[in-house]
Amino acid sequence: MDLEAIQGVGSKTADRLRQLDDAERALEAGDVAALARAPGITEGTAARIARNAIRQRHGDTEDFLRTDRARELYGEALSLVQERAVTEYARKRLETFYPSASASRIAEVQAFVEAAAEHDPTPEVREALAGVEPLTEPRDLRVRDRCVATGDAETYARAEAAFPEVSVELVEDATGIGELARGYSTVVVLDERFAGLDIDGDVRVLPDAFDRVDEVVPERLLRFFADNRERLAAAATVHERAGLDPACDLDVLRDGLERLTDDGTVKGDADLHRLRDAVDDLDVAVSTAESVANDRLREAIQSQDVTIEGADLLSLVEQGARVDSLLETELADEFDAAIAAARDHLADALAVPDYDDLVEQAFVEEPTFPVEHQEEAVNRLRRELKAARDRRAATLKATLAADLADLRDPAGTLVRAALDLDVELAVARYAADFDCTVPEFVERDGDGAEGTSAGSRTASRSGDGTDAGLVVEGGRSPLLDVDFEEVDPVDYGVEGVALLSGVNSGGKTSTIDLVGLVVVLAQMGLPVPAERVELRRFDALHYQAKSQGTLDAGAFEATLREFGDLVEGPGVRLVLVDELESITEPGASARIIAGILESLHEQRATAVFVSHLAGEIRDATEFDVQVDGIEAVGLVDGELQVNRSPVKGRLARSTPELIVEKLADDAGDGDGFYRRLLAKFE
Ligand SMILES: Nc1ncnc2c1ncn2[C@@H]1O[C@H](COP(=O)(O)OP(=O)(O)OP(=O)(O)O)[C@@H](O)[C@H]1O
Repeated sequence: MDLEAIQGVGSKTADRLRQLDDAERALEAGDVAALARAPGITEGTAARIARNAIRQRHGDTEDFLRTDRARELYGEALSLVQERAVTEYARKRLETFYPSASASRIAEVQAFVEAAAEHDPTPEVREALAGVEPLTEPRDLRVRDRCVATGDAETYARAEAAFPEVSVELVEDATGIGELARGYSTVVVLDERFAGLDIDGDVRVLPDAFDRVDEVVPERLLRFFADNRERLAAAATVHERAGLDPACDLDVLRDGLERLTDDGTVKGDADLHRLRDAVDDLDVAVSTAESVANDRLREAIQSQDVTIEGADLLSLVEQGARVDSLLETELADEFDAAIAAARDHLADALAVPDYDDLVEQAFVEEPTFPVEHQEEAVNRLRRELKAARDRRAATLKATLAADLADLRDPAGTLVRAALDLDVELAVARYAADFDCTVPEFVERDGDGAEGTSAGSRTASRSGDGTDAGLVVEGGRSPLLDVDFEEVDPVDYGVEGVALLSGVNSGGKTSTIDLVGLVVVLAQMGLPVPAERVELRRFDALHYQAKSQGTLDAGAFEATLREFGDLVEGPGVRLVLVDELESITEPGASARIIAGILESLHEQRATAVFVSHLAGEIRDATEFDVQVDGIEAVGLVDGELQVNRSPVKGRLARSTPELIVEKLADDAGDGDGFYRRLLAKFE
């Protein structure tokens, strides 16, 4: 895969991505979490790269979102779904859903959404999902009881890369291996030529060790499973609760995980425990055994009347014999019994019958008082026990690693499936929470089997000869500042260019927000919060938010330039503009807006301009511009009652007009002051 062909991926980023095992899969799947594991790639960059890779795949080159408000609206649309994801992975992955101008991309996401709707996002599944995270690879693992040895410099370099967890040693001959065998519990020799040599210790000649990594360093696999135990268990539960088909036998996986301790060693083997305890307890057991012997002897000596003939005593003294000799002669039986007691104690305490011979040698039958252990024999016993312990542990690890090896890949699949389910459930919940429907796209020239690439499209007219724009029926924006249940459904349709008039706070901004949101969501491939939506597939969204007051000359000029670019730009565009008149004086604004509308009309863009000057703009516009209105149906207790759905072809009456009318009606003043004011509106 040519990574550098992806927009925004230079040679440096491509090198970083190549350090991942599965860059291609991650790009293909939009796996932002995996991409962000590449060194120096932040999650934001990873999401952008994943998006650009998808764009490239669908020939989606232009950026759909052309203004700050358009980008903001996308952020809000995305949040509606992201907030419903349980895992960070899904939230990141959802960032690869972007509003696209490509029919194939929209269709791809729509198919995903359709499959997502099959799943039921129950609280139980979501609870289990909370424990699922992408799997981690063990880092900084060191295995100190084993080394890999070779006599060949090239193999040495290869081994260093293949077995970073163990020490790799360069040896010249069998003697070198013998020395290593004294320092390490196990020596893995990589060269065939050392096979058959008789070397003391656990020396294994494995020329094919590079293909048997799990056997040489089972710790790597075991640590992988130990580190990921919780995530795997959670992913298994997700599969069960969601009724997903798992990538492996979950009972076998659970059983394997059960056999592991947190630090990746094997749990619950009696032999290993015994050997471990014996090594750990050896010093204490030896000194207790000494005490047992000495206590017995002390007691025996104390209770003994030693009768010794004068001649014997003399001869002993003359020979320079010490009192030990007395033990030999007079207390031989007691001494033997004491040594036997010490040995028994040690044997019982260590409980390693295979080593009883060595245990016995810890105490010799040489009469001394106090009795002392044989340092060298105890050291030897310690060495042997440690080696046996390590061998046993290594065997157990190798056996468990062999059992788990087949589960390594399915484990990855299992977790990915659970995480992907979270993405699907987030979409399903979003669709359910906002009563969404799948939008219908009106076909454009170039749509169809061959013509779906962005470049081949041209703006078209719908069957009835009008510019297809969009129709929203029963649309309810989840972005309003009222509870979703309280949102009044809005019907609104636009074909070509329209002005939207209406009373203050009637919902004009909310209406174009709804239109923008519906288009962004639809072109992301997502369902939309409405009863029915039909739209043409746009190439770009320009949404000009309301400016905060009159602009100075420079800012005004910049805004006009933006419109200059906009009316000259190519493609099928949706243009939403909120109260552009506020950028300069009302009279000038109306004329400027009229000119912009004329250009957009010629371009056959779809546009909605919210304005309090709709009447003036209409008068200044050379074509018959559509004016829609959000009307007040009345004033009740000073509160406007509004029909939130704009009425087509109607210039809405303004709030001041309504208030003057109310005053005129209330006063019943015939031709009086309020009537005169009211007449000014006619
Ligand atoms: N469909 C709706 N359902 C319920 N409430 C709505 C709806 N549309 C708008 N509102 C409420 O009306 C308020 C004002 O809406 P909005 O700002 O869109 O009006 P506006 O006509 O653009 O106002 P202005 O003329 O002051 O710019 C919103 O904050 C919201 O509380």
